[in-house]
Amino acid sequence: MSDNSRCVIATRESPLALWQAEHVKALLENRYEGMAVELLGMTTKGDQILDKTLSKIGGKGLFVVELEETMRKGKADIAVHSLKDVPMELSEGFVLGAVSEREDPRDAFVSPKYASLDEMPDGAVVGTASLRRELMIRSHYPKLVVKPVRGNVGTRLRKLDEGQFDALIMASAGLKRLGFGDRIRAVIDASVSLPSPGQGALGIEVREGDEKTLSLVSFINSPEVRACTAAEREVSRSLGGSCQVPLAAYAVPESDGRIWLRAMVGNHHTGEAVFAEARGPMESPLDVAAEVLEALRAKGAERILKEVLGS
Ligand SMILES: NCc1[nH]cc(CCC(=O)O)c1CC(=O)O
Repeated sequence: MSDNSRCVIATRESPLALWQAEHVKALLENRYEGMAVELLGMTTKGDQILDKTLSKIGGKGLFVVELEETMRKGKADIAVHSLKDVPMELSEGFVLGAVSEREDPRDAFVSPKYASLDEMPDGAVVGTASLRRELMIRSHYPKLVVKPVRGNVGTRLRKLDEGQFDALIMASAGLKRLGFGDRIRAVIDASVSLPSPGQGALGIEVREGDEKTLSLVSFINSPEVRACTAAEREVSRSLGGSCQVPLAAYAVPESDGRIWLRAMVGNHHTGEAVFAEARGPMESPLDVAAEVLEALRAKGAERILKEVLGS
């Protein structure tokens, strides 16, 4: 749009996506008095596929392509995404105009029956659609049973309450945003369940070269979160990041201006996992990622990837 008085946000129509778009709408309206911000809701391919786990469908950008097309046509100015769902390489002609402050990036344990993973008896059933979480359970709690669960946050909770699972592992961020924070029985420490690249942050996608919109949204950007998630996403990008491989990457800012990046790649069939970590200046997140990648590769990351993708 050519003026500062209007901004159209393209968004998926899941409750979480709408919450996130409304959140950015409110940020914009508070910042720019009199600005009219509209949401343009749309259904993506990822939303239509409900019968399979996402890891089996694969495909990059299942949740973003339609939103990009709408921006390309000029029908919307920005798209708001969970950064976790944004492909490591954006489509040609798009950039991340801002990366927001992070909600709690850790995974959460949700169960009507048990207070934590440690309390679950052998054979109890945990629902998750994420290979990363599946691997975490297999390696730390080998006697639990992992079953796939699909659907948006509310649907998953309903399936849990119906008794299809004894517990779910979900992102704390999504639960808190939707007002289900009270369903969290335990937050799982990053040393047990290392989060996914970008988990808990929002990414604001903008057309490359749309300077007006880029400057409009720049106040939403958190330089610290941007640096941390850039390092996390680089690990995933370099390893061919897709939902078909259990992969974690999580960086935190430290008091000395450096970031601490930890990453993991593994095989959810065998339970094998390799970890690496590095610290480095916030100004050069890609160098920190490069150090972690080198260490992961030295520990066999490429072989593990091949084994997972070949099986
Ligand atoms: N993959 C789906 C998805 N994408 C973003 C979130 C939650 C919010 C976030 O991590 O920012 C979720 C749900 C979940 O993993 O439980």
